[in-house]
Amino acid sequence: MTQDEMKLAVAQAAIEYIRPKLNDDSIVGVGTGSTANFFIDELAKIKHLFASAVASSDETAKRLEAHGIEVLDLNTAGQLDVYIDGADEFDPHLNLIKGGGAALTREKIVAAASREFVCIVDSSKQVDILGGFPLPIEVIPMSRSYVAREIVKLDGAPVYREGVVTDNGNEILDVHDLSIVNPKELERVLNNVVGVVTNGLFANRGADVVLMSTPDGVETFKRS
Ligand SMILES: O=C[C@H](O)[C@H](O)[C@H](O)COP(=O)(O)O
Repeated sequence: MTQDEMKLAVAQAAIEYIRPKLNDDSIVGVGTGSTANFFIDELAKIKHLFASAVASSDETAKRLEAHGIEVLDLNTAGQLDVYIDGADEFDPHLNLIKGGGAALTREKIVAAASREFVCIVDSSKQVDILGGFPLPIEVIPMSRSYVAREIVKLDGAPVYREGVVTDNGNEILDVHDLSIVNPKELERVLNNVVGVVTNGLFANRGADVVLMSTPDGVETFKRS
């Protein structure tokens, strides 16, 4: 099974997971990335079952609209029932690293505004301890060097993601060499560094459910 076939399988599993929860008024929160793109294409097939969507990036909004799905601003939508998105890593407690596609800030906002966060991944994203994937941090451009120096004090090795500007007009530092044994605490500490807009740890609001595609089928993990 190729990785794309696994992404398609988990996207289809997510559709089956959310289908019973949908009604004519439902607004679906939709994430960003290659796995989320498979989900969007599958979601389009059931667009008669829900009202509209909220997107976590401009790219996702465009893809949803190309399928004829109405995209609402989150301020108009209010609280969402469900948010579906991929991740770069997940651990046994369903803490996540996200932001490989630089969409972490809007993703974290939509996740926070949703009752249930369903994370869709293939088995390459499963880890015991987060940090093998460099942790993305969105920063206000003028603060980039300052934030990088603060991260070095935390034993991280920040690398500027050159040429990338987020949907919010900011920049990304990718932090290597972190072994994240306490993701909730590190998420808070990083949020307190002046100039940090968002860090890619989704721990204080991690996933509620992870659907993980494997060559043998899709496994479900629920937050205990
Ligand atoms: O900023 C991007 C997002 O956090 C993505 O959800 C994450 O990088 C996973 O993307 P993919 O499904 O392409 O591996």
